[in-house]
Amino acid sequence: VQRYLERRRLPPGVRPLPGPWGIPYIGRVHDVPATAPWIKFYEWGKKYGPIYQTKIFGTVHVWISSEKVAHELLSKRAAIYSDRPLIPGLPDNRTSGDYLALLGRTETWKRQRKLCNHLMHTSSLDSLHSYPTRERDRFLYLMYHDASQYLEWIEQFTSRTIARLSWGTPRPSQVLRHTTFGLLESISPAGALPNLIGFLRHVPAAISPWKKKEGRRHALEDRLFRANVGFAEHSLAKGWPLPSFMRTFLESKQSPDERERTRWGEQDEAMHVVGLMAIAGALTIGSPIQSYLLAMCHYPEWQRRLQDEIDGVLQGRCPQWEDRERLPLLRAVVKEVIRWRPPVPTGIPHAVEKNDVYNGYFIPAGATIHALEWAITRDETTYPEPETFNPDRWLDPMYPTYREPLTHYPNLAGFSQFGFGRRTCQGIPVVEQDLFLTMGGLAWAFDIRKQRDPRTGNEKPVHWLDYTPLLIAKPVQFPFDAVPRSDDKVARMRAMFEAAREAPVGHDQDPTWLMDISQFEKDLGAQRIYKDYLTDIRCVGGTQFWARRSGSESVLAPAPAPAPPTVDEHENGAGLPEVRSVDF
Ligand code: HEM
Repeated sequence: VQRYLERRRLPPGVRPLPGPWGIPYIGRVHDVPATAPWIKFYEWGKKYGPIYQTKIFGTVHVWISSEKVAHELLSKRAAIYSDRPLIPGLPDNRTSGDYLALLGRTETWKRQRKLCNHLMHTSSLDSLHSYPTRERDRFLYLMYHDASQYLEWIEQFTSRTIARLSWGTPRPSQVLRHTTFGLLESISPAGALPNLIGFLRHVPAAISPWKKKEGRRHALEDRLFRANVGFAEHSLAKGWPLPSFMRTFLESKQSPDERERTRWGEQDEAMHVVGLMAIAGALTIGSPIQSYLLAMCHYPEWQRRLQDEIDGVLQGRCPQWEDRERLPLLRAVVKEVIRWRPPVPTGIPHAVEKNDVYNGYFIPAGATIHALEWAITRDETTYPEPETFNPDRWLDPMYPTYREPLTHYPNLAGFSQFGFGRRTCQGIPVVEQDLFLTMGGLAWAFDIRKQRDPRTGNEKPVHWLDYTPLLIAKPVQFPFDAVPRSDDKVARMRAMFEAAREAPVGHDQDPTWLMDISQFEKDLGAQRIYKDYLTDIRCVGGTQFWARRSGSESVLAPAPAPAPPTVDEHENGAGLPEVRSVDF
């Protein structure tokens, strides 16, 4: 009956998209599992074809499992397929201008996208100011120090790198992680409940737990971003050499050329664009780094081949960004990790603005369109034996994905995993460099391998596909050993770590920022390495310092320094108790 009624409502000569039929209004929501829902959508794709629809609480969702179909709709018909749907957990997402990636197809989005492009392009021309390399060197040494904390070190690497790129300082990274993870919950279908049960968004703010939580998170994020812009302004005024996306914008405001001064819009808007870039970087890049470790546990033969390439070409040196032309296998591993375990498996949905017909199928205006990245990477015509991790598919002419010249390909530009049409990802230069350096550094420094049970001598199991359920999926923690490949490598890692440390600029030059860390070192029983991350310790309420080491949290009191000035307001987290639980 449902199917009949649906057909009668359609214009003549068109059919409804195939798809599973469900309970009226509710649809098939009960069938969508809480963990790895993308696998269910992929299985439905195998049953109903490369484009099908589901209805969930009255909204039509169109699922695309083929790269070709995704291009035909999202790229070729981009004029009507470039909008974003409303997110019930963040109901002003289409209009507020706070998050470029979630904005509707508005004039604000167009302006912000241009600015984002300009900031990214300017920084890439300068090879991202060497920030990713310095943070990678810090990361490797932390991994050597205690690989069981790998989740923490990876999150620190990604958030510190993007914080430096965004504002010229790694200090906001811990609070950034906190506000960003909260945002991910607010926008993920498996996060805030209104995203599943849409009408809950109408619950008044005074009694909605989701709105209250999101409101608090947003307020903290706003303070964080304003303080960071303040820091960028302050460092520019003082002449500190701290390039960043924000600095590029601020410098354009000082240009003698009137056109340049007005070209990139208002500072408040730039604050949000840079903030969104920081959010995107902090959220996503950890996923493929973790998946690399997982892949190496399951595919030791690829690790050996990668090490052979690095050792052969670089003669014992750790990979640097300038070596990329000569390391095609490393680039292939980067790309294959992303294909094997897509970081955004359901994609970021588009919305269609007008009724459309595709191959005789009707797609209604307002439908939510998902390029199902998980399914696209499992299309056997493009990726034979898709479940197998096989970097050769990018290097051997017998595979359909092979491209020459190998000094340039494989690379991430245009890869389906970064979306389609006018909404494609704008962060690829950062992703490419971060992943090349971390995966190359890990392969150079360590043998990643499964742990053995000391009693039985048997390998401890490592899961194959246990991923977190939010929009950005990451492998659930698993045990592994990271064995340094030689004493020489350990000595080099130490030297790289030392060299990567800050020359004192910024806060450290200003006496009001100096504090005596010797007591903290004693309390932490710190080795030298902790000096570095003591720079991340935050002052709570002006009297206490919080620190966290190896999973334990300690309060260190009293603080010798005066209350921090506003440019660093985000570091004290005052007024928002949950900030205290952020690591360190
Ligand atoms: C592994 C890392 C990343 C992955 C897999 C990824 C993937 C994606 C995907 C799938 C989209 C949606 C495309 C679409 O709607 O068709 C997107 C959008 C976007 N990404 Fe990324 N991304 C990553 C990292 C980054 C980074 C580091 C940045 C910035 C520094 C960034 C900035 C953006 C922006 C600004 C958009 C929104 C574009 C728009 O809506 O117009 N991304 N990304």
